[in-house]
Parts: sequence; structure tokens; C-alpha cells
Amino acid sequence: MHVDSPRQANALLKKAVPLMRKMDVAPTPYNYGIWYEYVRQTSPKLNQLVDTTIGRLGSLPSFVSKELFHQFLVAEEARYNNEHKDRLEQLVENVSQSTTDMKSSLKTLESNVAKSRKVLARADRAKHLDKVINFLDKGTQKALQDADEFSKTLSRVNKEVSQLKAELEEIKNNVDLDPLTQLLNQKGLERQLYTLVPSSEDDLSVLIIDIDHLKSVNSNYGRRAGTALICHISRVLQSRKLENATLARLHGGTFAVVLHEATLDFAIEYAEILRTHLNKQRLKSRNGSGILPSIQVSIGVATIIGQENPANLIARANGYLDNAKRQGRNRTASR
Ligand SMILES: Nc1nc2c(ncn2[C@@H]2O[C@H](COP(=O)(O)OP(=O)(O)OP(=O)(O)O)[C@@H](O)[C@H]2O)c(=O)[nH]1
Repeated sequence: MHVDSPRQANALLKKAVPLMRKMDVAPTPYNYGIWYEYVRQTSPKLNQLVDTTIGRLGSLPSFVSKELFHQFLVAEEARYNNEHKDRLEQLVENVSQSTTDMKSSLKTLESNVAKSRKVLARADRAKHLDKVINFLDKGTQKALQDADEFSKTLSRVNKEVSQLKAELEEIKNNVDLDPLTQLLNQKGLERQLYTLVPSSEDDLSVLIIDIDHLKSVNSNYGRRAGTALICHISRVLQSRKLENATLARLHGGTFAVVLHEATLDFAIEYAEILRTHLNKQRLKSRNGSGILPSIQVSIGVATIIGQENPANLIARANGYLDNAKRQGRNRTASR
């Protein structure tokens, strides 16, 4: 997957958004995703499909962009990872082997039946009846065994295919989620922001919250304690979530909170409430290495300016977070 720098993303969005407006395309995450990749010219096939659809229908209906999104964007990230590919290849190999065995077994039975028929057609058939019955009995027993084996293989394969389908479906649904906390991941957050920005009126604020000295927590108390700390903060953020807010874990110990209809002053106040609440919490380490120091986080807060694009807004909040770290950590900065 390619990751564009904020500058590149900005330039691409400047091309994509006017096109979307011209086509009267709704500002949904799917549409942003598709038109972003369209102007980026990531896949000639995608561009060709978009052009053909617009040529035929005069626009790109949302069900088409949703399908293209799953086909071209999700597919790239999630659909067929190597593990799934290997499992599918193994399945096809198993079915193919079983089918060959079954075919050869049926052929043998067919030839046994033909031979028996010939014997029964002879004048002295009475002499050979026992032999023929035995012969046919053995042949059918063998075919039944093989058919049973084949049917077992088929149901194994069927079960495995259903499981693969379910796993792929889950990957598709979770492509925007952070597996550790089930909050949105960075990509999910960006998609959300693309839908929120057009309707915001200078009142969309972003908090980037980063755990202070997570590296030391990992080395002093073990990585499990560090991960437990990440999960704990995620739970605190969820329990203190404001209505209409969006939460994400961007990476490691870094979270984002998007506040809709929140001025900069309000967002700073809310950031301070979260930070001081976290300061009062202590986590106990399970491996007996003691109680972790009080939770400290640094927070960068930015409020959207005019038609600022999401990547820029996040980059500004990250810049303010760096300022909070430089000024000594465990504080909120908005400049
Ligand atoms: N336990 C745990 N650690 C993680 C996880 N993801 C990333 N990390 C680690 O978290 C640490 C984050 O370090 P930084 O943010 O660079 O620095 P820091 O020690 O938190 O220091 P400051 O952010 O400057 O206060 C790195 O050592 C990562 O390896 C995770 O899921 N669990």
C-alpha cells in the first residue's frame, strides 16, 4: 500500500474534490477513497471503470463506488493476503486430488461391471455366478469407500471455504479498525474526517493524545504492562466520550479524539479534563513488578481553519503535540 505525504495528499485532494463537486458526488468515505485514487491514477483499471460508468450513466452512483472501493482499495489491503492464498491453493489441491481418486475408482467399477456383464452373457454363466457376485461386491465396496472419502473431503473443503469467507468478510469490515482497542485506526479516522470536514464551520477540533515515556513503561514493567496501559486509556477515552465525538488509535500509544462542533477553547478544556483524570489513575502490573507511575499524556489540540484539509488538520495537531512534549510533557498545547 502506498502512503502519501501530507503535501502529496493535499495536492491530490485539491484535484479530487472539484471533480467530485462537478460530478455532484456525495462526500462519503467511499467516494473520497475512489476519487482520491482516481486522480492519483493508482490503477488504470479503476480509472477505466470510473470513466466507462460515467460515460454510460452520466455519474458514479454510490453503489458502484462502494463496490469499486471494496474491489480496488480494500482488495489491495486486505482481501487476499498470503496466508489466505496459501490456504486456498491447498484446498484446490485437495479437491483436485480427491476428484482424480474418485474418477479412477469409478472407472475401475465401470470396467468391473462391464467384465461381469460379459461373463453373465456366456452360456456357462451359472458356473461363474459366485465369482461374479464376489467380484462385483468387492468392486462396489471399494467404490463406496472412495465415495465416502470423497464426500468427507468435500465437506472438509466446504467447511474451510466457509471459514475463509467469514474471515475475509471480517477483514473487510475491520479494515478501518484498530484490532487492539477496536477504535478507528489512522485510515478509518482519515475517512471519517473527509466526510466531516465539508460540513464543519470552523468548529471541528482534533486532539492528539500521546502517552508519555511509553518506552520506559515497556522496559521497566514489561511490554504487556505497556499494552495494558494503552487499552486502559482507550477505555477511559470511551467512557468520557462526548456525544458525536470520534475516537481512534493512530499507532503505539497515540490516540486521536475528533470533537464535532467544538471551538478551540472548548477542545482545550476537554483535553485538560481528560489529562488530569488520567493523572489520577494508577495501574497495577500483573507480573508483580509493582504499581505503574501515574498516567501521563501530552496532548496537541487543533481546530480547523476554513477549508483546511483533514491531513493538514492532523499534521497541525501533531505539531502542537510535539510542542507539548518539548515543553516538558504531561500538558496540552495548541500552538
Ligand atoms: N506495549 C506496547 N508498546 C508499543 C505498542 N506499539 C508501540 N509500542 C512502543 O511504544 C513506544 C513508543 O515510543 P515513543 O512514542 O517513540 O516514545 P515514548 O517513550 O512514549 O516517549 P515520548 O512519546 O517522547 O514521551 C515504542 O517503544 C514502541 O515500540 C503496543 O501496542 N504495545
